[in-house]
Amino acid sequence: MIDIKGVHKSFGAHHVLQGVNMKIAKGESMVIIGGSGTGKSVLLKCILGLETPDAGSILVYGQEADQGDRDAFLARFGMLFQGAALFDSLPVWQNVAFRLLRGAGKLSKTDARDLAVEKLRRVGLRADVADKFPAELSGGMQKRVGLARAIAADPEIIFFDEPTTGLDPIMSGVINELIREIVVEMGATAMTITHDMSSVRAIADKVAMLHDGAVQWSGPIAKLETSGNPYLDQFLHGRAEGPIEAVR
Ligand SMILES: Nc1ncnc2c1ncn2[C@@H]1O[C@H](COP(=O)(O)OP(=O)(O)OP(=O)(O)O)[C@@H](O)[C@H]1O
Repeated sequence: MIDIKGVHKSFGAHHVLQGVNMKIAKGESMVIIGGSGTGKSVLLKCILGLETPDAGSILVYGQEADQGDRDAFLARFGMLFQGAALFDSLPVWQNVAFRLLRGAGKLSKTDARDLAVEKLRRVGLRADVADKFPAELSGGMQKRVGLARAIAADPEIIFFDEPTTGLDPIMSGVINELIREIVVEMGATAMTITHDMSSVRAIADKVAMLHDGAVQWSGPIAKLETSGNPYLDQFLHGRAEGPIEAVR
């Protein structure tokens, strides 16, 4: 379980997180929504221990996020970054197997390549994609490769940062469904940041809305439309009027 309690984080006079509380159960898919600049990425970095909160605590399966063996801690996570973030100079299979080719438990090249091909197949890509370079692939295929990389080491926890950015609605739907299927199949705990409401509906078990440095609403996906929460309603319906200022 990921347990976030009273997390504060400021940059100078800019108080980005001002008491964030959130619990994500094992195997649950939590989607975090909120306007630009509300601190979603900062929260994610705090969970990964890449930023240290000024106050509060974050426990990942009982372990403090910014303490202990960093490599072992990070090995538990898979990440799909915005824009897939592939290494242009490496063929697809080496992108997928990036972590498996390094570190203490590294695999042989042959085993790593076999595993990469298997993961590529899982995300709907044929084996011949393995030897191509990222620049030769469409945006949707690059996302699939990013997803294959995120699941390559069978992580317990997967983060999806804006998984559908830059994709057309149909490809977004395909990627959302794939994410959902894979998360369920792996029994992984998932945390997704997105502005895309179709992702929220496809991926989430639970939703948390971040605004003014805190979680303004959180609940199961089934309650999204009937929450009666003015922040959530304004966000869902894209209204300029409401408690969220349109100029930020
Ligand atoms: N290292 C940093 N130094 C100073 N300010 C920072 C730093 N990291 C983030 N911020 C500020 O914190 C605020 C929240 O940023 P963050 O990237 O978490 O927003 P976000 O909710 O993920 O936005 P978006 O949806 O646009 O990606 C922003 O105003 C940003 O400028």
